[in-house]
This record gives sequence, C-alpha cells and structure tokens, in this order.
Amino acid sequence: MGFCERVRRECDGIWEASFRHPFVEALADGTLDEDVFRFYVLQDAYYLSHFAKVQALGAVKAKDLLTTQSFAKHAEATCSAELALHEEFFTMLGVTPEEHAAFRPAPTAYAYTSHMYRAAVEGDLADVLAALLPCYWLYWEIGERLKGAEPGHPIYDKWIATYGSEWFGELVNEQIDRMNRLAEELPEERILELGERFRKSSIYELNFWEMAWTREQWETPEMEGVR
Ligand SMILES: Cc1ncc(CN)c(N)n1
Repeated sequence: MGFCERVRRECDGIWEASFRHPFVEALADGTLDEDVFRFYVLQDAYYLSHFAKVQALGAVKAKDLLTTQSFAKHAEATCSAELALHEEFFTMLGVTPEEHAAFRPAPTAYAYTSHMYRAAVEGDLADVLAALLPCYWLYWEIGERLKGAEPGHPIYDKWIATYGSEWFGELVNEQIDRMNRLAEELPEERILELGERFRKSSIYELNFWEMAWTREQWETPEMEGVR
C-alpha cells in the first residue's frame, strides 16, 4: 500500500466528519447563511495566500529543477485561480476594500497556516507536501461528492464547480503521485512523521469548517489584532 492510501485510510473518520459538517451540507443544499460564507471566504483568502507561499517554499526545497518548476506553477495556480475566485466572491458579496484591510485571521486560520510553515521550516519536500496534501485532496473529494448538488445559489454553484473540475483533479493527482514517490523506501519512523503532518492538516481542515460555522473569535481580546 502506498503512503497516500495508508494515511487516507487512517484519517478516514476525520475526513468523513468534514464531508458531514453542517457548513458543507448547507453549502450543498443552498441554505448556507451568506454571512457565514463571507466569514469563511475572508479567512480562506488569508489561508490561500499563505498556502501559495508554502508551495513556493516547496519549490525551494525541491531537489531537481522540474519539481521546482512544478511547485512554482502550483503556487501560481493558487494565486491565479483560487485566490482570483475569492476576489470574485468578494465582489458578489459586496466585501469592501476597508473590510478586507481590517481583516484579521481567526485562531484556526492562524494555527493551520502556522502548521504548514512549521513543516517547511523543520522538514524536507516530503514534509511540506504531507502538510499541503489534505488541502488539495479533501476539497477535490468534496467537489466530487457534491457534483450532483444543486444549491441554486450563484456563489455556491461556482464553488462546487471549481473544486469538482477536471483541472483541479489533475493538480491533486499530480501531488498524490509525487507524495507516494517521495515516501517510497523511507524508514517507518519517517513515514510516521509524515503521516502526523498529514493528520494534523486533516484535523485543521475539519476545524476550518467549524471556525466559519461558529465565526470563531480569539478568546483573549488582545489577540484580535494579530495577523
Ligand atoms: C482551508 C482550505 N483548504 C483547502 C482548500 C482548497 N485549496 C481551500 N481553499 N481552503
């Protein structure tokens, strides 16, 4: 069994909880409160801007030029496709530049991005990719599952179409193949470390829905200003 199949199995319960999260279910049936989605999309733009930087750090950690090029392309795709989509959502939702400028990340968005940077600081390319992979893969599985859904809402329809698209599926499969190759022949001790990075990201993905659903705030008001 390859690394990805193994960790996907080990994290199945966590992923199932994401598939069944009320945020995902309400998005699929079109009942999601727009203010909850607005909170999510602002946090997600923050998340993706750091995700792109960690992809760029993957380009730096790569051992050959082709892999460097590929990670640089993935970082570019995050900026030009996903973040561009979020800009469109901002327009559709009437998010003002002032609101955007005043944005501060919620604890979970801050913690998840910090976890990805940690993988990049401490580890090699396999560590970076193990931390990034649930982000690609979970959304793709959600996109696949929601393919028949008809929210009847322009934003939610577009969100589902993006993550269920062939283009997104190709990016995901490329990274799954690469992760399996990077993990091949690594000692069990390293596999466990990589699996732990993957598991933490899977938990943060689940927490990210909950963060938006509850419009999570910092418990200590002094932390509200943290970027
Ligand atoms: C939190 C999160 N995880 C994953 C994705 C899909 N790239 C996303 N947009 N946001």
